[in-house]
Amino acid sequence: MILLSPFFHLMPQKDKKKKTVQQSPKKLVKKKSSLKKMSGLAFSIKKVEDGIAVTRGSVPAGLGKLVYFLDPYQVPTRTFPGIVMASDKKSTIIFALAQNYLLTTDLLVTILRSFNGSLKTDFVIDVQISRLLGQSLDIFGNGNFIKKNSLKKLLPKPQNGIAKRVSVWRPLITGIKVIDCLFPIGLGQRQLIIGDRYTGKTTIAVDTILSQRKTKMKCIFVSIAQKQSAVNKLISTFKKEQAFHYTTLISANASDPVALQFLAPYTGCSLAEIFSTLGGDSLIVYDDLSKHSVAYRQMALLLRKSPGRDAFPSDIFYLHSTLLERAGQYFSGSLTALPVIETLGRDVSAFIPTNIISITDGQIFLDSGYFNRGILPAVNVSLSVSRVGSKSQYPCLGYMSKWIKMKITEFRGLESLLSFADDVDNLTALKLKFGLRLSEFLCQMKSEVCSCYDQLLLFALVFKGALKFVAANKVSMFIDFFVSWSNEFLLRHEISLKQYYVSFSNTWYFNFGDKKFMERKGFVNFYCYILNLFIKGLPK
Ligand SMILES: Nc1ncnc2c1ncn2[C@@H]1O[C@H](COP(=O)(O)OP(=O)(O)OP(=O)(O)O)[C@@H](O)[C@H]1O
Repeated sequence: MILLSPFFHLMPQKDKKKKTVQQSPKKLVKKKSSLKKMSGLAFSIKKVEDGIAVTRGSVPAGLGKLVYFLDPYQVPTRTFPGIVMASDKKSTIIFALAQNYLLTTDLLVTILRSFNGSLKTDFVIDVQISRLLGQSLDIFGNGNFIKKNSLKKLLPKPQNGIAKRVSVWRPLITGIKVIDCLFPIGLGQRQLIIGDRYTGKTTIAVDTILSQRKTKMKCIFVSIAQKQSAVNKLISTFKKEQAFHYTTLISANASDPVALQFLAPYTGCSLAEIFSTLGGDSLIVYDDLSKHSVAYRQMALLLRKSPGRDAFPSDIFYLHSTLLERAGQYFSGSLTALPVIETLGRDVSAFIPTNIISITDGQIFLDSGYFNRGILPAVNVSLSVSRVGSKSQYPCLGYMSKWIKMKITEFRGLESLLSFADDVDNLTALKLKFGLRLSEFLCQMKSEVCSCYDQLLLFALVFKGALKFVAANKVSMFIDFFVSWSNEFLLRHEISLKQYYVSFSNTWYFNFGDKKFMERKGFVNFYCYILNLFIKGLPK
């Protein structure tokens, strides 16, 4: 049986094993020739604990590199990978990238060699681009498809330098009114979605992906430490809403080893980089990075690394910044990142939330109080911000957004007076009345994404004061009615205007430097024309 094994020559013979242990690791690292020799040898395992293997002798692979575990007594031989997390002169500590029960002291640790003779120690994702979308993949890019002419991409990788980047200038339409108007996101931006448990964080990320249906955006959803049932639900939502053909789902579930959960965002980011370097736009959602930090903390504690604040290791900031810095607007394409963070008891000043807030270009804070009162999406207007997105917003929408933001912030401040509405002065009563309608107007159910065109019309309508004519409980009915009315109107009478709009939005990207472009072409006049027509028809 043993003789049949192709890895028999790797088995530790009694005298060879001693030799392995006695070799000086310094010499091994210095001399490439000796490295080659070592790669032909296997290292036995001294101790196995919690998915970690401690080898006898130092494995000549750097920190964070890939090694393989193999069972010499199994025919055909099966291997599974591991990640080197610590090393000294006498031993190397390796995390298994497989279920813990597969790891035993009978296994051997080896380094594989590629065809050109170099050592295969880097994490490489092996994917076929044409079959990449519409797949649910594991962290090595293994889905339910055959890999042929595959493309290899490194997982942890340095970020692109500043010379390759340009500033954010194109808008990403999320399809969510409150975000697109008040906290606009630009392509290449990193916008954090933060909030307590069960406040609609995933829903915002999923809706953003759904509203890319008519664009050429490639989307990647990285699900970290979620239940398999939640991942299945996501897949069925994407399929139902016809969004799976431009989406890839990378998942490392809660039942998977922590090392897999730790590597999942890197796989997602590498895939997104493939799309953006090919000249397209890609969007990546990390759901969620607080579970990623917990996985890394678990790994660090098992490695006896000295714990810092909240028991997280000191390099956790570095870990997230290197990941999120890979997003940006490049000459070739863009990579937009939407990391998700879960807070405890609305505490945004905890260690991980503050880290990610300082790395990203803005945050959307979801409030459990609003969620419980049925204000969906539960965006807290005063704690949310978008630092670079306004540069990419349509000037017309940007102009209206300042006014809407002022009105809604004012209303949130006065909201507590709603129960004494009869006792307040006239001005406050008016503000409360309008704020209540505006708050209703900004509410939106999940999967009901609103196109950029409809949003522009709706906001212009609010700006022109149309909400005065509508009761607060009829605002959603009014929105549905207006959207269908305006679309029908344009189709019936002014088809050329819609075509004009479409050609305008296509040429918009090429006129980004010209802020007056919109006004000069008479766009505001066009909205006013339609709105006047509509408002005239409303009851007084
Ligand atoms: N705008 C919305 N309209 C209708 N339902 C919504 C909306 N936003 C969220 N929900 C509902 O709220 C629930 C929680 O949403 P979601 O799973 O997105 O929250 P989460 O913060 O990601 O949760 P978790 O912390 O468990 O990951 C879901 O049942 C979802 O359907």
